[in-house]
Amino acid sequence: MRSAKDFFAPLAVGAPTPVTEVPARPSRMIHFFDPSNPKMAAKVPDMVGVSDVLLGNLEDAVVADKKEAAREGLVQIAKDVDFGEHTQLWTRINSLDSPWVLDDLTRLVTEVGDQLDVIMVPKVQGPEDIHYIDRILAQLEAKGGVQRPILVHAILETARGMANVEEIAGASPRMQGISLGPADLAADRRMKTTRVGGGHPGYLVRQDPAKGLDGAPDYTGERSVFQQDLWHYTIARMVDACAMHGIFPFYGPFGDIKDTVACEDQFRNAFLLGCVGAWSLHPVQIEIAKKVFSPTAEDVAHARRVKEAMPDGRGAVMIDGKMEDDASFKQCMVVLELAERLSANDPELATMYEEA
Ligand SMILES: CC(C)(COP(=O)(O)OP(=O)(O)OC[C@H]1O[C@@H](n2cnc3c(N)ncnc32)[C@H](O)[C@@H]1OP(=O)(O)O)[C@@H](O)C(=O)NCCC(=O)NCCSC(=O)C[C@](C)(O)C(=O)O
Ligand SMILES: [Mg+2]
Repeated sequence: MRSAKDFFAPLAVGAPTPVTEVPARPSRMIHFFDPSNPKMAAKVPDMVGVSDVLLGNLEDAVVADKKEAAREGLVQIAKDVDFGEHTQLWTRINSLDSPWVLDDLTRLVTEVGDQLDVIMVPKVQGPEDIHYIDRILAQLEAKGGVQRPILVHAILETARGMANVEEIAGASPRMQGISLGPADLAADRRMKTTRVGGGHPGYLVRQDPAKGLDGAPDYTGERSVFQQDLWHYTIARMVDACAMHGIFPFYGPFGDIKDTVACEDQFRNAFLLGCVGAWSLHPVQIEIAKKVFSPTAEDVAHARRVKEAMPDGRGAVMIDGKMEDDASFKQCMVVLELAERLSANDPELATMYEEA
């Protein structure tokens, strides 16, 4: 373990000083594109200002013989496209045990390090993986003359990573956030779902049987079933680990692109539990994430009323028959601060909240 006083010292001579607080930039959707796919790459400039984060994916979903083309495609995009103030450029590098990762890091950081906001690291197993990335990034930042530290985002997609999630979240001042990787995590845990995120009709709770005429349970009657959320425990634990270390939790991908309704439900569950965003795999999911991860006008209006009723956040008042106090004031401040941050980037939302 590093001494607390050294935690914020650069890990290589000439590397930029680590951040003491992770910038809370709007990141409602992390939109994935394959930089080796010319059709997708061509769409990137038009998605600036539409998606909060654009992520050039180099790992899974990019076939082995396209790994170099994806890396070089991303270098070109980072050089050619102006991402402006409101859209961040991220990448997902190949896994640390792959033959590509060293070149991914070396090429990207030394060539376009100042354009990259966050590097997403897949299949993180423990804090030792983050320590490795932390040091090599510092060395490469120094070599490439990068001016500000590149932040790191871990994907939670192994049972070991899950067991170490708190240590991963706190492993480096570069840690920006963590995403759920439901497909790899399901495989690693030997879960029996073949879906990429989302629920499963088999994971349910069934209503008790009604009583028959003789007072005994009637096992033949109709009984309602309630589908449960397979990911509840994982997301809740990830949220706690992130909140504890001042970094941001994200729901990951929802693979059923056509089921926009269930996608919205899964995103909203994650939002309500504390996540700040989700992945978008297809342009259609950008709007879903934007809708879900922006507080509603009603919530903002309510939060404002509570703030007006308790300007210093102390005491207890009744609003619409409900008790509000110091704690619910803090809940309202979470909503207001998020609304304010998002409004600064999004004039449409700003107007909606003003009129709320
Ligand atoms: C699902 C797919 C195959 C459907 O692709 P499609 O071409 O069949 O879809 P479409 O509806 O026909 O596409 C319409 C148009 O949109 C374009 N398009 C389509 N998608 C995108 C995109 N993302 N960005 C920009 N443009 C996109 C597409 O090229 C096409 O352009 P066109 O009108 O000019 O012909 C495609 O959307 C895709 O490849 N998406 C990204 C997949 C990906 O990145 N997967 C990896 C992340 S999930 C993961 O890794 C798991 C995890 C965390 O690791 C773990 O749980 O373990
Ligand atoms: Mg994965």
